[in-house]
Amino acid sequence: MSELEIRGLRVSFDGFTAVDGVDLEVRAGDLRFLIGPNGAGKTTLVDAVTGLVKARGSVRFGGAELLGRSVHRIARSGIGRTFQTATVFEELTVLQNLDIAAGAGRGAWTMLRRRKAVPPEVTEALATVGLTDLADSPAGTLAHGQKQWLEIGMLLVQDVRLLLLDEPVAGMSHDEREATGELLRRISAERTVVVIEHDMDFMRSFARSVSVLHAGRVLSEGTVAQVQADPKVQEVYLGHTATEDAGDMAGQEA
Ligand SMILES: Nc1ncnc2c1ncn2[C@@H]1O[C@H](COP(=O)(O)OP(=O)(O)OP(=O)(O)O)[C@@H](O)[C@H]1O
Repeated sequence: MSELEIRGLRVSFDGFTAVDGVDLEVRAGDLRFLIGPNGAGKTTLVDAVTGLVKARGSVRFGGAELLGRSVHRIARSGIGRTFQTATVFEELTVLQNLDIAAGAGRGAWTMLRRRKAVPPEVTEALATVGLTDLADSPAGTLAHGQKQWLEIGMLLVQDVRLLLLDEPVAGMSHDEREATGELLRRISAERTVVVIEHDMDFMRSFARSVSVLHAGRVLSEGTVAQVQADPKVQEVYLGHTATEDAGDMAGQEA
């Protein structure tokens, strides 16, 4: 059974339909990339899954219907997301950020009691995202890529089963992108990862499966090779010759 099962998803804003009847299934342990031109509906789709916008249709996670649930209830059911801009507490240390995330959903009293020792899930997350040596550094002093990794770590300590990441490598250096790809591979050994991405090289290197969205619908789906070979996908990307995506999707050097 698919871990995430989306059926007939529709989101409209004042009469404009941003997500127009999307069916999408993601099996547990997948590393799925959601790609598509600007305005295709990728972020709105993730907003609908996480309860940030109202939607019609059905979104099932582990068999349970999410539509109609509050943002907090959806988060508690094991779904976490990141946004294009990292949202960490800059003045707190890396460790404190993770500690707070680990305590999310627990009472203040539990939080205070837990402070004395570093919880094992925090130690583990620090190691997974490669920030152990920077545990006591203020998050504000981290490099751009490291902040994104911290944010991913904050989802890991909450033990989310599904991570939805919005352009995690935007603005990263080549080395940071590679490190992030390896991180997502490691994470998806135990969890399910869905990545919204515009970076086609990154997608080609790390996607296990790809869904291409266009004008609020799923245009194509499959392996990287399958979607790259799909004439519908090439048409959509080559129709945007002014963007780097077009040449990228056609397999040319950017
Ligand atoms: N709150 C909103 N109110 C009105 N229109 C919106 C709203 N949010 C998104 N849209 C519109 O819905 C469409 C889909 O937007 P969305 O951000 O989901 O696309 P996207 O595929 O994530 O694009 P990008 O790759 O540029 O982030 C766009 O035309 C956008 O202008």
